[in-house]
Amino acid sequence: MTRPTAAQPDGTAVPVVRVAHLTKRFGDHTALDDVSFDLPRGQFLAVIGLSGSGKSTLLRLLNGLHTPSDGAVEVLGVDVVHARARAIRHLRCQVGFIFQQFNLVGRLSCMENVLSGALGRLRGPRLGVSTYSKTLRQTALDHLDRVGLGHKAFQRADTLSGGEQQRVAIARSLMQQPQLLLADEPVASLDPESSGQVMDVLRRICVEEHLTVICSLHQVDMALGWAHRVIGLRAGRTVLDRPTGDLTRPQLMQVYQRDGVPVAPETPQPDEPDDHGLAALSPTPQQLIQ
Ligand SMILES: Nc1ncnc2c1ncn2[C@@H]1O[C@H](COP(=O)(O)OP(=O)(O)OP(=O)(O)O)[C@@H](O)[C@H]1O
Repeated sequence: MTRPTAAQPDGTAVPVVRVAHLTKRFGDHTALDDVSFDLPRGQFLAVIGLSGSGKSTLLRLLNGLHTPSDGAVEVLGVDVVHARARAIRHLRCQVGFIFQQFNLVGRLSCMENVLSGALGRLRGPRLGVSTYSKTLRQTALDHLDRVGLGHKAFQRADTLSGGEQQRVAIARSLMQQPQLLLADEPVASLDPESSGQVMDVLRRICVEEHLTVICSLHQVDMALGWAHRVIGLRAGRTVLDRPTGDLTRPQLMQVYQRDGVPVAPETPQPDEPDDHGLAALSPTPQQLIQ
């Protein structure tokens, strides 16, 4: 899959995300305060910070779910603040969003959940795998294979473990053919092993497809281990913006302060493992594609 890169008048590539003096206030509370950064194509950015530091607010501003109080947001060359509703809808088709709680339809198969990622590009509703074209069914299977779950394509989504469900959610967002993937604490409810698998998938997609990824995280080691760059937010302000290559854990821990006092980052509690272990439903994926 190749992704177009627009060029600026000087020939350099347009950043996928361009944020300038971005501020978001809720009443008299400032959730995001004068944040600025550019993000080139193919970069994996981790956004870290204590609970309430503004990570989700930043992600929601990037796909137009919040309107800024001040400042500018440009995503894929679109001015998110001033664009018409139609342009925002089109932009959202190009921006995948991964949630902490996966947001799959539990009673549907993994395959059908993944196929639903293509709905934004299709006309009319779809009910059942067979109502999608053979090409789309093959693409969905390919994405499930890429996240290591091709063999579970026809298993009900709610019979998968949390980590597997998150990988299905990633496969679903790939059906959108996104140019930007926003992941809001995608591993917060997972155990360390599943978290590593999800981060592996995100990093691999980023590198192989030159897809830009912004991932909010509570786990500092995940940020250091998987991201190209880390932005640290404290009380809505950027207090760190560095490539991970020249970043040490103690430097990173400086993000975790409240009123000048060091605070340990929250340790997310993994969900109970879901081991229903139900066998995949017949027929086989390839039979259904034929
Ligand atoms: N819709 C809203 N209305 C009022 N206040 C809000 C709203 N959304 C966020 N806030 C406030 O803005 C601040 C930043 O919230 P945000 O959810 O961005 O933090 P976060 O870093 O993502 O936190 P967490 O890690 O717990 O998810 C918080 O104080 C929060 O209470």
